[in-house]
Amino acid sequence: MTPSDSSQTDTMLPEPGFRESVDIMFNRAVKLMDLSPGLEEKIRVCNATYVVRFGVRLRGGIHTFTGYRAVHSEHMEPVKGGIRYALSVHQDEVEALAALMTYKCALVDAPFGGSKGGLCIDPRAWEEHELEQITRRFAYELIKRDLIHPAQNVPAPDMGTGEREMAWIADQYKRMHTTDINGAACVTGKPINAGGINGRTEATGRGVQYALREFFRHPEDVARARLDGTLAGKRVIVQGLGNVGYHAAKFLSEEDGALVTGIIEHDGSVYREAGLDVEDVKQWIVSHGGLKGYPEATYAADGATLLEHECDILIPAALEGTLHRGNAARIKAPLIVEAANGPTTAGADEILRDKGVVIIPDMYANAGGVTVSYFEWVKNLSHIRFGRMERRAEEARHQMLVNELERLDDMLEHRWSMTPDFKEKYLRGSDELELVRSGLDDTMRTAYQAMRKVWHEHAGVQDLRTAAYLVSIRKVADSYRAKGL
Ligand SMILES: NC(=O)c1ccc[n+]([C@@H]2O[C@H](COP(=O)([O-])OP(=O)(O)OC[C@H]3O[C@@H](n4cnc5c(N)ncnc54)[C@H](O)[C@@H]3O)[C@@H](O)[C@H]2O)c1
Repeated sequence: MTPSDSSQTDTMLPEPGFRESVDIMFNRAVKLMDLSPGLEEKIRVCNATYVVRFGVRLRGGIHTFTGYRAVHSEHMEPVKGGIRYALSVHQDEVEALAALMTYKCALVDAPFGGSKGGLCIDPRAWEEHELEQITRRFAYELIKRDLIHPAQNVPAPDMGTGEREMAWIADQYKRMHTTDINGAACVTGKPINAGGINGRTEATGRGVQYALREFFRHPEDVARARLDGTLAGKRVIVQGLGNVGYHAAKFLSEEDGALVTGIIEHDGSVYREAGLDVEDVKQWIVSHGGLKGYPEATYAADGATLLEHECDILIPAALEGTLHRGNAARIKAPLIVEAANGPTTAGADEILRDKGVVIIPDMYANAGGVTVSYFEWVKNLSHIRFGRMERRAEEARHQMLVNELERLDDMLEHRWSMTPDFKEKYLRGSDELELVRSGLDDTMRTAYQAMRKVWHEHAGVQDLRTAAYLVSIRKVADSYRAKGL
């Protein structure tokens, strides 16, 4: 069967939904493990989903909004996961995203269970002061049920939200728990002046860059994607120039010499064979509301077609279900990096794997966000600076630094803070950003290596996604076995 034949057949098959896709991928991995059916079921299911409908008095009338907070697994607490603002938010979506959070946190050893929230709203349709009212009301509903709480459930930004919304949520928590000294840790992704950490805003995009750098450190893996050499000169197409896509594209082009040849946004796409200036495109979007009219490249109103264009690396960084049975056979990129959550349906995943496309899966590729959120949460709870502001530590303060480092290492459960690189930087008096980057880089390297070991060594594992599921499900299962259900 030729690729076009198979695409015709595949488009006739029903496309699994997001939640179903995650379950299919989970099932594929557990088949290769020896979990008891009971434990397998316990890990797969979503523990609980809270649905709230609340009214806000706006523009002379009462507007009712629907919000969700899904808790997928509490094998570790707090549970962690972003809050999304989009009209497409629904229960199936938040539950799928919460499940991915469980596996993602386990994969990168962030000691959290998985959760996710969403509000069914078009954030662009409301003024800032209205959004603040809506966000505070939604937060109030979740806080009063401990669905936002430093020890139980800690949200972060996702599509349609950012540090502004996180600051409102943190402030709302403070107003409702005035004596909780750990209140700032109830949410991550806050602005620096509200208890945030340097490097969180760009962390997910930075993580995508570090993931790709680590991939290209393994020529054997690069060859599996029918590529060679380094990131320099590789042609990249990015879908979504929001928080994640913008930072990933910017860092890869400015720091690794990759050529961002195509950018897809909600209103179309732009393409330039010689490479686009990511910052310039971003500024155009900010001032014009979209890509249309961007003068330095070829514009097309139908953005999705560019997904199928020739390139070396395709980075979907917008929505779920972008790569589906209808277009998978026509995708030309040999390497896909899932910066978004769930951009590949289970149907497309199979077609792409059969074509020999290498996919760096979402639960690993976009784990930079939750990794740095973990640093922020630890910083808030420890009440010490994460790193030092002065460049050089004085001799007399050396012992204090050693003590601080040991305390930090305890807080981080001896994960990476005692790695030689981190230790050296800490004692030297590195600033917070340097430490965050070092910890993130170390995390992305370690998780990739765990994943690739299973990919290469486990008979029956054909792809990085199944390997990632195997690594994380094992950890969640061990945790349930050790602690009880
Ligand atoms: N923000 C984080 O820290 C984080 C962490 C992990 C994963 N993610 C995932 O990354 C993805 C993007 O999140 P984000 O925070 O960058 O969101 P964002 O809201 O900042 O950006 C999303 C971008 O996608 C664009 N977009 C919307 N519809 C589109 C379409 N049909 N085609 C092309 N572009 C479209 C939007 O205009 C926007 O620029 C989501 O899947 C999210 O779950 C985000």
